[in-house]
Amino acid sequence: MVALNVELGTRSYPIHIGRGLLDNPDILRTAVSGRNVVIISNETVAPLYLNKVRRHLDDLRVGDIILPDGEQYKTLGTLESIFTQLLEGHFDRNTTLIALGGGVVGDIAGFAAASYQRGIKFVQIPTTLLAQVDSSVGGKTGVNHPLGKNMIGAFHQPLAVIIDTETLDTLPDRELNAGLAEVIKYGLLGDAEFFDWLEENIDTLRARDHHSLAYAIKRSCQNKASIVAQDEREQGSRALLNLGHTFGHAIETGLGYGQWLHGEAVACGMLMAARLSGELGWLPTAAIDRIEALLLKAGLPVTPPAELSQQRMRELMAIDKKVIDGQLRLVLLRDIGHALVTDQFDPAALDRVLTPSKAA
Ligand SMILES: NC(=O)c1ccc[n+]([C@@H]2O[C@H](COP(=O)([O-])OP(=O)(O)OC[C@H]3O[C@@H](n4cnc5c(N)ncnc54)[C@H](O)[C@@H]3O)[C@@H](O)[C@H]2O)c1
Ligand SMILES: O=C(O)C(=O)C[C@@H](O)[C@H](O)[C@H](O)COP(=O)(O)O
Ligand SMILES: [Zn+2]
Repeated sequence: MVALNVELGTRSYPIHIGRGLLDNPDILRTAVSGRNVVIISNETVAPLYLNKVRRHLDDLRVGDIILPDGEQYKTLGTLESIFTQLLEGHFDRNTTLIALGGGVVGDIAGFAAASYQRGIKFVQIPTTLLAQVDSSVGGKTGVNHPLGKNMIGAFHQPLAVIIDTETLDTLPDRELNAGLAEVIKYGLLGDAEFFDWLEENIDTLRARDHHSLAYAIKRSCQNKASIVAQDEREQGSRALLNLGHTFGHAIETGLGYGQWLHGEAVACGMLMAARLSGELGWLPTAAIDRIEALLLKAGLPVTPPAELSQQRMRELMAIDKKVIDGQLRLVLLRDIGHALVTDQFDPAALDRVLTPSKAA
């Protein structure tokens, strides 16, 4: 077992990583505070893992809230249904929420914890690769709006993150690949050595070798924890974690939530960011080719959807949390392992990258 720490002063918390951690009662019991617990999960994950978590809490009052499955349910409507169930159950401010599932459950449950009775405690038990390497760490919580991804939310850190890598055994291949997109992101944005390792080990990861997966999860969490510790509320360097996301979120919103998985859209978005960096003369063609090859080997899409025109993509990208005073800012690449946030790009170069036929 590995334990990392997200260093945020009084809001610091551990990330536990190991195979079979859901069989260990102590980790969860140490994380939970108070006598009231509500586990939030969804209709796919609950039948697999709810009882594994619940059995360690049988001396507490434990409720559960089971959400419908899918990105299209990451909405204010779902949040309201959570509040209704918490109020009907008379769950008070001393209740701890447990998010048991992928990033969708984690983001909604985290936002419920951030806002229910002005804020209660919560624990993340992520069960997808994407949630284990990214969404469960760092305290970004929220829901989508029809006009934009994650537009309503709050920063609210969990008490602990408990990553049982055994839960990945039941994860569909497409979801595993989507998680690999965010893993590759860490290599690209600031860890060139990890990118090299991923090029060597991508087949092993897709074959679900336990040691390789555990290493990739640990290294990703180390990268994320370090960035979050420096800039918890994205006033500066945390925006690097958004590599590929301005493009990716536009794809997700434009096609309708759930059509492309978040990780798929981010993969395509990262290559678009790399191509724009190449258009600007910042990134050599050889590096762009390496990025494209790794994403393809990870089973991820690299061509933007033909249904989204250049103009539509621009409209969608204009609604982004990194926009300042109407000016679009993007995360671009100087090299593999060296990203930066900038508004200094030629709009014509962006248009070329956004034109589906030219981008392919
Ligand atoms: N807060 C953040 O920092 C952050 C970071 C990255 C992504 N996100 C958000 O995370 C979401 C994507 O998360 P995701 O990729 O985990 O998708 P997801 O939560 O939709 O889960 C993917 C699918 O896998 C199923 N599933 C989950 N665990 C399983 C398991 N162990 N076995 C079998 N099936 C399982 C889910 O029910 C779902 O159908 C997006 O909404 C994205 O915006 C947030
Ligand atoms: O933790 C962060 O910071 C990230 O940007 C991680 C991203 O992978 C994640 O998708 C996040 O939800 C995007 O944030 P947003 O602020 O662009 O909605
Ligand atoms: Zn993401």
